[in-house]
Amino acid sequence: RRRCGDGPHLRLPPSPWALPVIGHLHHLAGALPHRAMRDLASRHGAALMLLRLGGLRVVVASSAAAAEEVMRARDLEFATRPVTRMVRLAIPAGAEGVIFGPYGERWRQTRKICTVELLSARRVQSFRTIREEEARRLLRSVAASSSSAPAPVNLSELITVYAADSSVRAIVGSRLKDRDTFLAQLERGLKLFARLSLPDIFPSSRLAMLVSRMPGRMKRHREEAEAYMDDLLREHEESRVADGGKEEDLLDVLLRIQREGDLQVPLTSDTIKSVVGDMFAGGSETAATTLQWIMAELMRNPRVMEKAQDGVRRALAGRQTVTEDDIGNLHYIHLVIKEALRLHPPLPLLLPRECRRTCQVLGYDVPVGTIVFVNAWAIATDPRYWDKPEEFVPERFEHSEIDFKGTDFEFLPFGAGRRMCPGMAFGLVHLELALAGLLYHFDWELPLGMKAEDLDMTEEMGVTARRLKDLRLVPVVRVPVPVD
Ligand code: HEM
Repeated sequence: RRRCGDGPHLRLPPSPWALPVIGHLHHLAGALPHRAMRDLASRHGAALMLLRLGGLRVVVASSAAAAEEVMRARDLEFATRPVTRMVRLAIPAGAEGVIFGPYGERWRQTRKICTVELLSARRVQSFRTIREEEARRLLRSVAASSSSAPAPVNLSELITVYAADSSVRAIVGSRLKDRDTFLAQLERGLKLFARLSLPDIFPSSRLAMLVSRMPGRMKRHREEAEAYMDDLLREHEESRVADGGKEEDLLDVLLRIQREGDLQVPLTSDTIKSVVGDMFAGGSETAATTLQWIMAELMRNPRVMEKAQDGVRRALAGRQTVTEDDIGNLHYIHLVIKEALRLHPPLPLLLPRECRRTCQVLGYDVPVGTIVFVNAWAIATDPRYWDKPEEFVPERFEHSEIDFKGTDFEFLPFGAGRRMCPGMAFGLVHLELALAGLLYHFDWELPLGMKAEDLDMTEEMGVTARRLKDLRLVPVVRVPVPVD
């Protein structure tokens, strides 16, 4: 065990052996970052570990106590996010939304608009019809694909479409002319943002900037996204005049707040465009990934599947379909979702924080500018906190107070503290509605010849830790899906 040298006066967290120039990057090669970091941390017994990834200094918190210090005791010191060189090319300083907003008055105001106006319980409720329509569309697609004889459907694909369409309709409305372009652009942006490129890893290297193709891609993405968003904002302003009484989508709300102008810091069109991107980035893939993991775990655990289906079918006996009125009664479904978020948090390292002031965590110094990851997945699967952590047992939450509201630091799928996910209610209701429908209307079988233990559970890291292989299952209709 060695310490990264930073002057004798600082007591830095322990650090594995490093190579010149690349630092600890080789320790992460070939494995998913949250898994490689967990293995490194447990090998070195380091609840707090310092890594050097090229020119970046990174600290990883891998115990509940370390997470609690970062996100509660020292939350203010870690309340900002790092902005890499490439992200900066796409989002100029001052144009950030909530996700990348530097901690300060403007971010606080934007975040408040999110929690009070965009993602509040009342607003989430206002999109109920959209969600129910999109959930029915998902169920109909499942039913249609096996209408003549039971056959495998690509459930991953259908779930992804459900989450994207439902989010896009809530964010920019149902009348989007060019929905496919919008989605394609958002998805391309997300992919670019999720990567750490050479110039990000070596932030002071001019050579890295010259040899990498990322800067060009980022700039092109920015120009295209900018032009598209400008049109979108203009269309929304025009349709407001033409269509006074319609239900507001999130972009309408942002434009109204901008017009009303009663704010400490003016809400600029640049910020609005970034927040629109944030809502999609935060909302779509997280829910889609989680729902796919849930279905995969249920297939591997027939006892849990049977209990979940039984619960839904009893609660809805005789009903045509599931609505959001029913969701509150589906106790076991809530436990299933919790357990899936424990084993498969879509953001296993949460989103990175950045240290704003040199401070101490677990007695170690963390210098200003350090990037901080909390390995929420490692903590949520750590045998020190969880009995049989690798097993999918929703009952573990039955008589337990542990919840994902950001106060139990062994279970943090939505993060904690000032930067905690503001879209929890929005995300959960999407999950619950679709899951209840999939379990109410269909029995599920594995493709011919496949056994539960053959189901490939390998992860890949995109924006989220999602399934490497699409989930293909055979639906057998139990309760026909109503046609509109
Ligand atoms: C299953 C669903 C979801 C999960 C598991 C999830 C998880 C997370 C996590 C782990 C963070 C980082 C928290 C931290 O740094 O402490 C985050 C941040 C965020 N999430 Fe979510 N999220 C979900 C759904 C949503 C939805 C539906 C939206 C919006 C429509 C959303 C919007 C955001 C935003 C804007 C942030 C950045 C907050 C900030 O930096 O202040 N999320 N989310």
